[in-house]
Amino acid sequence: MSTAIRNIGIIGAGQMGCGIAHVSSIAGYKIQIYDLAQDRIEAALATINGTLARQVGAGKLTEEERKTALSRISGSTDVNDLASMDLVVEAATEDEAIKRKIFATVCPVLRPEAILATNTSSLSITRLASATDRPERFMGIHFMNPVPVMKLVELVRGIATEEKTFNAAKEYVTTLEKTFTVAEDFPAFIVNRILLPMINEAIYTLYEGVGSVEAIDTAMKLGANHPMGPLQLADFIGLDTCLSIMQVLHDGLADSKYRPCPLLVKYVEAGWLGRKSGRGFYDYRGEVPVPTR
Ligand SMILES: CC(=O)CC(=O)SCCNC(=O)CCNC(=O)[C@H](O)C(C)(C)COP(=O)(O)OP(=O)(O)OC[C@H]1O[C@@H](n2cnc3c(N)ncnc32)[C@H](O)[C@@H]1OP(=O)(O)O
Ligand SMILES: NC(=O)C1=CN([C@@H]2O[C@H](COP(=O)(O)OP(=O)(O)OC[C@H]3O[C@@H](n4cnc5c(N)ncnc54)[C@H](OP(=O)(O)O)[C@@H]3O)[C@@H](O)[C@H]2O)C=CC1
Repeated sequence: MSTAIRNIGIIGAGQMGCGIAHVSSIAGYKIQIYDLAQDRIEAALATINGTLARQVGAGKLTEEERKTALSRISGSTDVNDLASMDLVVEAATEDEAIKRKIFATVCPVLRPEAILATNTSSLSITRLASATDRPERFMGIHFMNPVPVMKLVELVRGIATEEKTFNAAKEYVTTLEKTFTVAEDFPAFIVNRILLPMINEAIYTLYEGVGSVEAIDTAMKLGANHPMGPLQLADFIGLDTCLSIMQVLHDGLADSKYRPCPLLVKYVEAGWLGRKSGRGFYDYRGEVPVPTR
């Protein structure tokens, strides 16, 4: 465990919030999850328990460790429950307006010395910091999905981030047995600056009829040794998140090469967000995912 951090608040009980809570509780931290709806909190606790149980089944954790990790995690819809946290990681929807609103609500509750971090995939850390009361104790701690499996965390300083904050974040991710890379505060940082244009190009490849969903994913899995095809990965990340990242790249770098594919825009407009909504480039409502084009 870290020297400066014991209690960790997590805002947003979605797939990333669950993953961050999971790995942090195994490392010994006490976790308080906050989301708007109680059913989200309950679903998150069930998801985390399921993933912990899978690790017990795989011999990676003992039953005792599963129980202890789960007992360290609480959740509520009351923002005041974040009052005693040492670190709060914001992992809510990738939308700047939502994140700004969250910071306005959460900052007055936090201890003055608490560190506030964001798991944003793409947004400017400096701009988000300016919506808080603590730019010097604010930074990006960007986990990869699925958090229990992926080794990397990107650390991103805003212009005002203090060295003490950055060192506490480094120590925290090291205690999770993750490797960190440092990225400068440019749109989408390193991983998504490279990965998302590839995914967007795969969607253009589908849109222009170069190949079917299955052909594109098979081509990249077997032809480039990617663990998932790009359309399968887009569904896994969430198509709303993919679109937001492309919009941040397009707006932030002002280059037409980042134009979000119109088919991606349409899918998000239809509410087809990938695995989390039951339909994206694949339909997940049956026993096995079925390609939709
Ligand atoms: C958008 C952003 O801002 C940044 C991002 O995160 S971009 C996305 C980055 N992530 C990727 O690119 C993921 C690419 N995909 C992969 O690496 C792999 O397909 C995968 C690790 C997800 C699954 O691997 P797989 O070999 O196909 O499946 P599987 O054998 O079922 O799983 C391998 C391990 O991962 C675990 N796992 C799989 N999915 C999981 C999940 N959602 N949560 C937790 N653990 C999971 C499994 O339990 C298994 O663990 P053990 O080895 O301990 O048994
Ligand atoms: N998906 C990925 O692969 C990765 C995502 N990220 C980043 O992590 C963050 C979360 O992504 P992800 O977990 O995939 O998204 P999800 O859609 O799975 O989860 C987001 C959660 O935030 C909740 N939420 C929305 N508004 C608020 C609010 N005002 N207060 C509290 N909670 C709120 C949502 O509730 P509801 O659904 O009810 O609106 C939902 O439970 C984003 O910034 C994303 O870019 C980073 C790395 C990888």
